Amino acid sequence: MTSNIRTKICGITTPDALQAAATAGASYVGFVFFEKSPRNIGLSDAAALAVEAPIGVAKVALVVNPTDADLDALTATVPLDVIQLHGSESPERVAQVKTRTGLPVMKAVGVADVTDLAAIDIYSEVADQLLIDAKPPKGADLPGGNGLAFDWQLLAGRKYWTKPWMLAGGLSPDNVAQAVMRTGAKQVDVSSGVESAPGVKDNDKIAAFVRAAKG
Ligand SMILES: O=C(O)c1ccccc1N[C@@H]1O[C@H](COP(=O)(O)O)[C@@H](O)[C@H]1O
Repeated sequence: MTSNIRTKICGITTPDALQAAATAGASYVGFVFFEKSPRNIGLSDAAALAVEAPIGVAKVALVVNPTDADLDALTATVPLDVIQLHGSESPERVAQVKTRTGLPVMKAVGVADVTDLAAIDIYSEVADQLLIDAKPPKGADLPGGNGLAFDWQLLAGRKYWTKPWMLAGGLSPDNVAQAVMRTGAKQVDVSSGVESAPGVKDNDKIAAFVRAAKG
């Protein structure tokens, strides 16, 4: 029997990987619009992929501290379902992005220790969903997608969530079932854990990840 855990495969750049995610049963696919990322994709390439995504697979645009012009170009070009903010956007900026794009916003909150958990309450006030990810190491080029996990015990005792949330950070086919059990997550997100090299998605790992998450 499978559970109803929802999965997001982030950093999709090819039709092949999109198909693999959809066939495996992923609920979301993510396109990364961040030049320093090995998963960065241009607007027109993302638009071409997004129109191929089956109904029922939500298309997420991952952006980092976007300007209004960035958001306007993105939403004018790519058919999207969710905006994922993965930078240092303030709660006020999250609200502005929601209004400007007219799309639900998922805000990433980086966690390294207990002091980072206060941001969950703050962003729950304005975001539609939260993405709880590992905080990047100091000086890292990428604010996410580093294949790093955080201490899942930090979330284990949390009983009340006022918004839907997704667990991310260092997840893989090998550890996702354990992560779900330890944190109670109902949604999980992965990028580097389903790759054969940075930015190169592996179809077998995508299938194994979705299977393991659904347990
Ligand atoms: O994936 C990226 O390249 C990326 C770049 C900039 C910000 C966030 C990024 N990825 C997000 O981080 C999580 C965790 O990644 P990983 O599984 O640990 O590699 C990923 O799911 C994306 O949402």
